[in-house]
Amino acid sequence: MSLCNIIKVWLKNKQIYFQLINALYDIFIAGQETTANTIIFSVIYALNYPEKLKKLYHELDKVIGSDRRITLADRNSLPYCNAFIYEVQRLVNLLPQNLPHKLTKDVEIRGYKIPKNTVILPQVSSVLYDEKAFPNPETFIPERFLDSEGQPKRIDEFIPFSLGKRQCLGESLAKMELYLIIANFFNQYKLESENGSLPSMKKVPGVTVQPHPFKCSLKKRY
Ligand code: HEM
Repeated sequence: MSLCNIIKVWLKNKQIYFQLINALYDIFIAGQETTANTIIFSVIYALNYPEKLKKLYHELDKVIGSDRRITLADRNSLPYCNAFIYEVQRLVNLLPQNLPHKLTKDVEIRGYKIPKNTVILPQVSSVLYDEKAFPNPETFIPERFLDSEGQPKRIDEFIPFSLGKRQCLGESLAKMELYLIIANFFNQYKLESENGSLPSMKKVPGVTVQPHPFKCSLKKRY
């Protein structure tokens, strides 16, 4: 092989190497703060809505009833827990601006002409806080994701991971993490506010929203 060909192969591999580094960096950045902040907001909402927390404990006591590890096999038996997590995700509206996308062709929406190559920022927030789909959208109401029998109710407007070809790559992983961590955390610990002071539900703006620091007390339930 000539030196020229060796350099060509090396450059090609180097490009693949950089692509791999960038892909791993994307997954690390996109996958860390997103789930962590959602989990912290589940604690904040639970403390601010003690009657919803009580319902969550009630279901965990009825269905699990011990300190055993909750697994994916329990998921369908915990509809309130799932609804609780969905409502945390809806209300926290973690990526209020979504990510920028560039149009690959001219588009017309409701009479507005948007030319090819325009960078747009889809607004998932406008859907997650849509009053028609989610009445009283500023309030934490897990029951909106349950039917009259207490079974899961699908709401098409629930799109915290966005839609389309560029929707969240980590959706399945994130859903699994949120369920396993939140279900096990609340099953293991009794959560109480410290000295009766409730954590702020206000969000610190950023690419993903951040919680304000707070204190609370945790006691083992078993
Ligand atoms: C609660 C957790 C999460 C939420 C709410 C969330 C939400 C989102 C949203 C709204 C987008 C933008 C989609 C768009 O622009 O249309 C996105 C993109 C992305 N997410 Fe997530 N995400 C979460 C967790 C994760 C995890 C755990 C990973 C990976 C381990 C991940 C990887 C990505 C990647 C790579 C993209 C960019 C996809 C692309 O541009 O093609 N996310 N996510």
